Amino acid sequence: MASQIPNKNSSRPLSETFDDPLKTLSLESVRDNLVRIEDSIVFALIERSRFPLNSQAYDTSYLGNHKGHGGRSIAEFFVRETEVFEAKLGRYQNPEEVPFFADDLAFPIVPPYNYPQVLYPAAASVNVSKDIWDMYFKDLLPLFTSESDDGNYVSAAAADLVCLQALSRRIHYGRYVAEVKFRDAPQDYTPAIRAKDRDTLMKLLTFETVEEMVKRRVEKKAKVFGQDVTLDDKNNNTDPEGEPKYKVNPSVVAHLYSKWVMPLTKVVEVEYLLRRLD
Ligand SMILES: C=C(O[C@@H]1C=C(C(=O)O)C=C[C@H]1O)C(=O)O
Repeated sequence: MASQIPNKNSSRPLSETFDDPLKTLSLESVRDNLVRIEDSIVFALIERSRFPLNSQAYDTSYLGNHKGHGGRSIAEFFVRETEVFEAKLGRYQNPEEVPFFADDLAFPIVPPYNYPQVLYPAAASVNVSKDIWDMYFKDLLPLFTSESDDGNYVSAAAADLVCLQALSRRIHYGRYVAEVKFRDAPQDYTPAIRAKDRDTLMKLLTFETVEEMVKRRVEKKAKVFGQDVTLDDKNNNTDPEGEPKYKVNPSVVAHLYSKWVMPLTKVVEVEYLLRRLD
């Protein structure tokens, strides 16, 4: 059992805070959590990059049409079955976790955990899982894997799941960001929410300097985490210009954030805010 120690470490996820979540929830703590999830995303991409694209894992005809998985790829089958199993063990009791296939989930067999309920109930169900799924498989995966096949379909799918879960956690965390921003300035957000004015809400919640910093930091993380580590000082794994070779191209990670992660997080924020006064 977790002890009832007040959370002094603002980088821990909200669901691990034990004191009044309304007091500890701040824009700073929420941003700290987003910084921590960056590490998970970069490491997950590095792990997936060990395998080539392995397109058979995404071919919906590869498994044939056997009962129970007809028309599903190995990757989809893997994600669905894992979610059913993890739901049984309580993963989705945590409001920070959003499944990709909510319709299929089993009822938890574990006792409920008293997660802090900080989201506004009518807005908590905001969900962009389908967009994350499509973006990951159609756009992102081909950008950081080589177009070949080594037969490791299940290992690749398992690595995909880790990427997807980290991306989903990060992007759906926009609900928490929006809740904090609303609580900090209800007088600014309320008229735009009542007018259902998406553009104004988007402007209010956007901080371009923060976004620029996030982009630069994730690029740097991809460089730092994605280098070969050797005991001698010289790095043998370099390109012809003497630059270290990275496991995942750092500019792909920056691109992932600027083109998909941050825009989707902001869509989540806007959609959450639109329901915030229901
Ligand atoms: C998440 C926030 O809201 C917006 C989205 C950002 C992001 O997804 O990283 C960054 C800045 C804001 O434009 C935030 O303000 O921290």
